[in-house]
Amino acid sequence: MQAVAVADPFICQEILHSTELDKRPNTGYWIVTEMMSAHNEPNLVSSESTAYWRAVRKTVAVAFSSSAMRNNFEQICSAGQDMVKVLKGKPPGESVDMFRGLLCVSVDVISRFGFKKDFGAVSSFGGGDGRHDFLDSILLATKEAQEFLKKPYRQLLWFLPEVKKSYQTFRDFQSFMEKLVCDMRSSEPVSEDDNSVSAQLLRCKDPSTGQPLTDQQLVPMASMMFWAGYDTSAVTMTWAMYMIAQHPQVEAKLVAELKAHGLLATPDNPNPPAPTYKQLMELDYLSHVVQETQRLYPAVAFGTSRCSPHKDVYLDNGRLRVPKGTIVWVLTHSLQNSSFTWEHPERFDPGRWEQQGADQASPMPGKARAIIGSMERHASKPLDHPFNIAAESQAGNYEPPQLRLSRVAAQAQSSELEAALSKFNEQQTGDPKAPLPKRWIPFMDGRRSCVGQPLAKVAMLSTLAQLYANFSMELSQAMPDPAGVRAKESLALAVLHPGSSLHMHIHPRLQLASQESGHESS
Ligand code: HEM
Repeated sequence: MQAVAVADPFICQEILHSTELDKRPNTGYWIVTEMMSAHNEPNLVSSESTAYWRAVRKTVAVAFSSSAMRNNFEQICSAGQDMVKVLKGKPPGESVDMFRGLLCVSVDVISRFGFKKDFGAVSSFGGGDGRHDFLDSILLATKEAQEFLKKPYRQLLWFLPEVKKSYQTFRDFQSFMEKLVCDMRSSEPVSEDDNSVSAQLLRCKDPSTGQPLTDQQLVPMASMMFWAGYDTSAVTMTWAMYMIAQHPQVEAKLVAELKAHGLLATPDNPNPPAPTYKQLMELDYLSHVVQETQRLYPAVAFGTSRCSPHKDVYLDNGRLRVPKGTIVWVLTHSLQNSSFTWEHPERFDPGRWEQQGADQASPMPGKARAIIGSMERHASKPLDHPFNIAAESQAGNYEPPQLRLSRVAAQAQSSELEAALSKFNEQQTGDPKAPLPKRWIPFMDGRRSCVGQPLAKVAMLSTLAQLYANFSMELSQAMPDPAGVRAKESLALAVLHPGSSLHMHIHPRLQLASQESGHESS
C-alpha cells in the first residue's frame, strides 16, 4: 500500500475539493465504523461520499445553522456556566484536571443542544467520585479503537481476550446510544419548530428506500455527533489554556477585552453575566486566541485521508500523478506549522489573526530564495513534533505550488509583484483573482468539512469567555513543565490529547484583585 503525506496548501485544497478522491474504509475509517455500529451501518465521518451520506449531512446541517446558534445560545452557554459554578466551589488555587472538566462541558453541550437532554457530565465533575459512565465509556472505546489503528492485524485476532475486550467497549458505548435513540423515538412526532440534531435525524430519509432512518441507522449517526464533537472541542480549549498560561501578555489582553464588555469579575462586578450572543461575536481577541491555538494544536492533528481505488488522479494541472490505490493524507498539523507556509510558525501569536486573509496561503520569499535551484530533500520539523512529517519536501524536480508562489514573489520587482502573483494565480486556478487556498484548516475544507463547526466555535468561545472572566489559570505544579506536557501528547483516533489529564491551578479573579489591592495599600 502506498501513502503520501501532503502539507502544501494548494495540493491540500485540491485533494479536499476533488470528487475523484474520497474517504475509504481502508484509510483507517473502518475502525470508526466498527466503533459506532454493531451492524456496519455508516456514520457521517467515516462514510464514503454516497447519496445516503449527502442526505443525512444536508438534513443535519440545518441544526448547525447560524440562526440555530443564536436561538439556542443560552443552552450552549449553560454548560460553561455550570462549570464556573463548580470551580467557584473549589478552594482557591486548587489543582483541577481541566482536560477532564472541558470534556464534561463538551458532552453536556452536545447532549443539551443536540438532543435536548442533560447528560450531567459537569455535575459529575463537581461532586462524587468524578466518574461519568458515558464519558468514561466513549473515552475507553476511543482508546481501544486507537489500538486497532496501531495494530490492524488485531482484527484477525478477535478470539483473544484483550481483543474481545476492545470490541466490548464498542458495544458498551453503542448501548448508551441505543438508549438515546429510544428516547428520541419517544419524542415523535417531532414538532415543526424543533430543528435540533435529534429532530433533524428523525426527519431524515434514506434515499435508497425513501423511508425514515431505522434505529440501526440512527445509532451510529447520533454516536458520531458525540464522538466528533466531544474531545475535539475539549482539547482545543485545553490547549488554549495551556498556551495562555505561558503567555501572561495574552491573558492580560483577554482580560482587558472581557472588562471592556462588562464581562469580567471585579470587586464592582463580582458576578459578571454570561456574554450575550452579540457580545460573544465582538470578542475578537478571544477568537484570535482560539484560532491561533487551532493553528498550533489542530485537534484533528493527523488530518484526513483520501483515496481513488480504481483510477489515477492528476493534481496541480497534471504535474502530480496520484496512482490509483494511493492513500493521500492531508496533514493539518504540518500544513499549519510549516515555516514554508507561515512566518515564525513556532510562535503563539494571536495578533497574526488581525490581518485580513491570515488563513490563506501567501508567498514566503525568504524561504524560496533559500531553496531556489536546489530542491533538496529536507525534513520540516519546526516544532520537532511527531506529526511534522516532511510533506512539502519532494524528491526529484517537482516544485510544489507553495514554493513556486514564493519563487515568483522573490523574483518579481516590488512594482511588478501584484501582476506576477495574478499571473501565477491564473496559471494555477484559471482565475487571476481567485483567492489563494487556505493554510489554516482545523475544521478541514470542502464537502467533508466539519458540519459542527458553528457549534464548536460558539461553545468554545462562550466557555472560555466565562472561565477567564472568573479565573486565572496556571499550569499545576503537579504537572511536568510545559515541554514535559507536550512530551505526553497522545493520539486518540487522529485527535491530539494532552496525555490523559491537564491539571491547572484555578485562581479566582476576585481573590487576585483583593491580593493586588492589599499589596498596593501595604
Ligand atoms: C474544535 C472542535 C472541532 C474540530 C477541530 C473539528 C474538526 C473536524 C474535522 C477536521 C473533520 C473532518 C474529519 C475527517 O475528514 O475525517 C470534522 C468532521 C465532522 N465533525 Fe467536527 N470538529 C469539531 C467539533 C465538532 C462538533 C462540536 C460536532 C458536532 C456536535 C462535529 C461534528 C462533525 C461531523 C458530523 C463531521 C463529519 C462531517 C462529514 O463528513 O460530513 N464536530 N470535524
